[in-house]
Amino acid sequence: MNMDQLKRQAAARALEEVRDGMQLGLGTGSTAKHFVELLGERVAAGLKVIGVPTSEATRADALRCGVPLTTLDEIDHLDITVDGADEIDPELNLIKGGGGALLREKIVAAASDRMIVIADDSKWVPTLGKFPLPVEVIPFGLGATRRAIEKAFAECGVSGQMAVRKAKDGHVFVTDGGHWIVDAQLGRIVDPPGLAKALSAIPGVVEHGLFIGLASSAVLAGGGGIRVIERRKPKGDQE
Ligand SMILES: O=C(CO)[C@H](O)[C@H](O)COP(=O)(O)O
Repeated sequence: MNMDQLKRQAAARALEEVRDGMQLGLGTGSTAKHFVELLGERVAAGLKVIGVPTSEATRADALRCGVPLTTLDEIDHLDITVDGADEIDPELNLIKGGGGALLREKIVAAASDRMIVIADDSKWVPTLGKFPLPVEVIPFGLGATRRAIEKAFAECGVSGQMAVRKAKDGHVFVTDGGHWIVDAQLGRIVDPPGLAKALSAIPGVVEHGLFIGLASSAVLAGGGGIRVIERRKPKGDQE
């Protein structure tokens, strides 16, 4: 089974949790796209749900697949968000933002009763950090923000090269919110909650790709089948 088939399997397993009448957060990326497509098939067959997309790309996919959409201004909570991840550790801390949608993804995940992470099992790691950590920044004063980020890294016992993300056409990648992303090659993040807190305190940082205490479960598809890992601590508990 190839990687794409594994991603679809994980998406199909998450879809089993969806019930009639649910309000859903719709993630971004190649794995989340499978979920939106499979959800669209269920909607065509009569399932009544409404979704909030985490990016303009997912909005377009959902509309193409016939999934009705709303916003977090029109509804006050979401039952489940289903989203992918770039790395998942045994505490269900995540690195997200490889697709550049981390800000909306985090807002939507935080507004959800449950976040189900779907992935092929190559995303499962003992320690976060091999995947470059995305930090979404305001372009104004970027030099000062980068220095503050480096200081936060040093205080949290990590270091590594930082690079402003480029789009395929060579221009700076601009997020749906109009911001830039700095990707940091940290290798090994020893204290993800501590680093998350330090980055969140920097004025020019809009958001970062560490998702701490947000995922309720992870559905991992691999050669040996599907594993569902449930979070042991309550949602939002970072200790
Ligand atoms: O965080 C994300 C987008 O911002 C994605 O969920 C993450 O990059 C995983 O993507 P894929 O399912 O394509 O591997």
